[in-house]
Amino acid sequence: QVFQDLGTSVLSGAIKGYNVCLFAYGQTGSGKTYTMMGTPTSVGLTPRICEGLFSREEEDSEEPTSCRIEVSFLEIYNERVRDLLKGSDQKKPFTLRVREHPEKGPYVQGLSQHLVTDYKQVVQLLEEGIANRITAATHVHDASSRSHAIFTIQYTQAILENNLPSEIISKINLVDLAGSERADPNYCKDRLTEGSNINKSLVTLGIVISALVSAPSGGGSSSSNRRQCYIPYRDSVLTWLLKDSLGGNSKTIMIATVSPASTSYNETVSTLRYAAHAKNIINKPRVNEDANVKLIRELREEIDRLKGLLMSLELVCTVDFLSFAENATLKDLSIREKNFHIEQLTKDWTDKWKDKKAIMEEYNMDINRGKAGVMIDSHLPHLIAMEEDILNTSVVLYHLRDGTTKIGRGSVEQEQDIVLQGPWVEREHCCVDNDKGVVTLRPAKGALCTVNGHEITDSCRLSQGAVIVLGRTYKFRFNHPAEAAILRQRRS
Ligand SMILES: Nc1ncnc2c1ncn2[C@@H]1O[C@H](COP(=O)(O)OP(=O)(O)OP(=O)(O)O)[C@@H](O)[C@H]1O
Repeated sequence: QVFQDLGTSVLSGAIKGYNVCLFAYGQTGSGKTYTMMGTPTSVGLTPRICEGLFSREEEDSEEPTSCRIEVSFLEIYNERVRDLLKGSDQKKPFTLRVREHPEKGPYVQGLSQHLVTDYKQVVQLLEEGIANRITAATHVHDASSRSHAIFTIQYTQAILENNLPSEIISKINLVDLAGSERADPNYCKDRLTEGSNINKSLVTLGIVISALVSAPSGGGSSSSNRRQCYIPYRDSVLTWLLKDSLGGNSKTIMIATVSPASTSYNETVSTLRYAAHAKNIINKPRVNEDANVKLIRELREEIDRLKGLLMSLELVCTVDFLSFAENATLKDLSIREKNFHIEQLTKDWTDKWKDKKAIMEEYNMDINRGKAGVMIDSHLPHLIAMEEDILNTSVVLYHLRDGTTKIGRGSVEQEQDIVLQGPWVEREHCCVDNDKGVVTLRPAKGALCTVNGHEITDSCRLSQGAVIVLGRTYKFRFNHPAEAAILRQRRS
């Protein structure tokens, strides 16, 4: 029911392109983690929201949109930020720094982002992150979350609007705060430091909320308002990271969790007061559409407006023909200029898009598979340079297209497709012919070429996995994806 009441509006906000934030606030043991994360039998808001994003993607697969979902998971413990998805091999787990980008706002430097393609992957990451969270027994709750946890989903939609490719990016922050209990002197020292740090974040959150409520126009985000009323976001890591969610470009929902026990009366009243106060903040969310596409749309609207104006002038023209002609020419010029501007922008934009698409079609790219790896799959035969120079840090892949690929030092008269330098390389060292998938290496006379350790002087057909050395220093591995696929099938 909580998902129906609140989760669905998180989804619809994100799909429209707004930033959304949902956070749970309340005393220890009142059900914040239960609400946000849930249990295997009673699934919480976070996994349900992720599921909603994926099921929406499947439903809309007919439309010309495509989505990318990236997630990150961090906790703030004792005012330090820790990546919950970076495995246990971190040497310095608490060293992530919060920084502020002039346009995008505060962010955590070095926080791992994980590209997810289905719901199962999200659940795995969530479980991994939850297991890494710091919990401890308090007097009321024996698995109490000692930290504030922020699960962030970056939801990017690529859409085609009036034949114009554009991207809409929305950020969903799902926050499970630590318990709002007071630091109890009966706790041991660590718990006390923790308690005061948890409270520091929550107290600052309270101060920020109060400041936003009393800010002119209910916490609007314009800079003049900010100048009149200082909001101490940077006094705690939590409020700094949630700056946009609290008083800016975000649709924000606060869930207050309270205990039904009469012994918790005071805490319950304080939570409800906190929530009632927070209710008065007025944010100014906006759709995060691409600035170029926005400009093009606005210019188009302006043209339509001017065209309308021109038509109405035409009606008046019988009354004052001369002034109409003058006006019309001016308007016409303005329209032409704007049309030109739009055409130029559209062209730049579409070209950029096409280039990207062409590259993506040629290379089948999958980033982040296996968390740290970058994989490039290509369906064309290619050479991969195996560098001997330990100072060379790039990975180079040369495609061998249909026809001839010339390799050598090159000269003014004879340019080479792959240029190699060095004393052992001839100006025209060798050629690689690709005749409808049959790939042959043709060494030039006197050029040093070896294939799988054998020096060759005549044409030699290359097979999948061949190791080629040109000159004495250039080593390549030959890959033939189509041949490899047949070999794999035979092997299985
Ligand atoms: N609405 C609910 N229905 C059933 N069980 C619940 C409900 N809310 C909370 N619980 C149970 O109460 C216990 C405490 O809940 P939870 O861990 O969510 O508290 P919390 O507010 O996150 O506490 P802390 O701030 O100490 O982390 C858990 O065992 C949880 O399963």
